[in-house]
Amino acid sequence: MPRIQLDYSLYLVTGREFLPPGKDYYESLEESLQGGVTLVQVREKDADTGEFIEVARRTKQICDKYNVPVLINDRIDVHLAVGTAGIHIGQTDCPLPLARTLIGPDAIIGLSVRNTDECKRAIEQGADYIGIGSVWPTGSKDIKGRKCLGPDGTGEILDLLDGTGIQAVAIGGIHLPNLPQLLHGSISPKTSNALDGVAVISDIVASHQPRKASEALREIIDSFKRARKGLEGHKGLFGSTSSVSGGLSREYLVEKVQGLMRVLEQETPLINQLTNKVVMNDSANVTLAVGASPIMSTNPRDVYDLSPAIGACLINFGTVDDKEGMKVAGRQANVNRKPLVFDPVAVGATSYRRETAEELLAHWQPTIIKGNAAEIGAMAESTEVASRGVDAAGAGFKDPGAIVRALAKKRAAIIVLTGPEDYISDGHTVLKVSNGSHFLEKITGSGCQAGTLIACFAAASRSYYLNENEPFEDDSQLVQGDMLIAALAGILIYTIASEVAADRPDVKGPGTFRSALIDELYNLTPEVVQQRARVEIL
Ligand SMILES: Cc1ncc(COP(=O)(O)OP(=O)(O)O)c(N)n1
Ligand SMILES: Cc1nc(C(=O)O)sc1CCOP(=O)(O)O
Repeated sequence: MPRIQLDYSLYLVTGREFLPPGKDYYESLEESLQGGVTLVQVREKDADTGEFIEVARRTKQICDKYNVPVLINDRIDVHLAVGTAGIHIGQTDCPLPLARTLIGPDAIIGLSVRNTDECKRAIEQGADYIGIGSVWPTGSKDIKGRKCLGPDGTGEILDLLDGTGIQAVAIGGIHLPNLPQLLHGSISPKTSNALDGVAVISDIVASHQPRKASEALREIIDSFKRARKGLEGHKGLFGSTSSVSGGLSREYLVEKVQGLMRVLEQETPLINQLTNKVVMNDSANVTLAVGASPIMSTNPRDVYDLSPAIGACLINFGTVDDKEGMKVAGRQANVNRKPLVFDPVAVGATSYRRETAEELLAHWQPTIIKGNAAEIGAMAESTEVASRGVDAAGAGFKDPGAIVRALAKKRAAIIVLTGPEDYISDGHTVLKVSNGSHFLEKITGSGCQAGTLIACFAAASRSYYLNENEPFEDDSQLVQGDMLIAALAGILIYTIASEVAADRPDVKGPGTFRSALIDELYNLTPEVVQQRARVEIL
């Protein structure tokens, strides 16, 4: 007989030591069940056996009222004594095959998994579900010396589970603000497998209002799951991008870009740009030139307050200032489901930059990552193109399309590789743009300005989607709107305007080109884009 199916959506792992002062454990538990917890694990690290059994027995009594199953952490004897649905064991606890013999065929066994090798063993040994962790740093368990997996490490493990029927939850450092990033960013790159739920201690247990905390987590998980259900059979990463993958043609793409140009002019979205000092003024000017409105706020409190009002956020860490502001801005962009463009300037040039990029990416999920060959090479951990500071490293890769496609899958983001030709991918489709003037290499910050324009068009694409659809009708993505088209629009508008500027008789060199570029961005019409766009679908 198959074992009972559990709902892993919101898995509460108990921890009496984390309760707020004065809060009763059983009261907190009951409130969290009312808020939508679907499964409970009793985890008692300091109780002796008698006390553990008593806590588990009363926990089960309360959970029974809500039809929520209970599992026991580590202790087979406590499970047997109380008659719970099963156990959760770690890598150094009772081996899984022995546990199965002891508890019988019907009980659930969950196993902690920290890497792909442990996952392969969990599959061989027949775990019912795995707990993947730690996703992020946590104060609830000593994980010293272990590398946190992040959403992408979680996704690599999820890949192995596809087709096995084994369920998966993630655990460790999961809180309301990073939950959307985790759910969306961990969709496995190869198979599109996704988490079945999340396990949390402190976000619920340490809350004064565990019911509200659980309700808020459940809402995000449920909407993610609803959207996944709607997408069953769809193997692409980005649901709405699939709208183009059918009859994809140059004409279709250009028409969409022209549409976004009109949206930008009509809506004037506010684009918050945490960017570097060298390019700040030019970035603000190109934003205005295409019809959006720039704001260059970096203070953590200010970016937090601004986030609901902006159309998109750009994080360009060129001079690596304002790291705290970047963390808050990116996370709030995720929370408010605003497009987030990441420009990891010279990321491969120093270990500090590499570590900072990883630290930021552990805090939020970018919608679009833009870089030159050296930067994209560093992000993809490719040694094919060595980083040489902020300047682009020539033509770059032998097969740029393969690099952007693979990195898009790995990071669950649109990737834009700039250079003599630009390549854009959502992990599925690869677009190549062959526009642009040689003068772009002669002015400072041309890559940064391209990033700014991508953010402007990402805001336009989101607005367009929300104007045309019920809010979150397609809830499969963290950000609504076609972000592949947005990235294409940013690149096309910038490179075509650069060609028009370079052709002007009054442009004599980089200085006059720089001013002319702003003018031509301002004057660019959809008709000129139609005439000049050199876009190929690879
Ligand atoms: C759902 C879930 N996942 C992982 C763990 C960690 O279990 P373990 O590795 O046994 O560590 P302890 O919880 O015993 O400290 C878990 N408990 N639940
Ligand atoms: C119990 C546990 N196991 C982990 C693992 O990585 O296996 S992390 C963890 C603690 C989870 O607590 P919080 O939700 O407060 O971060």
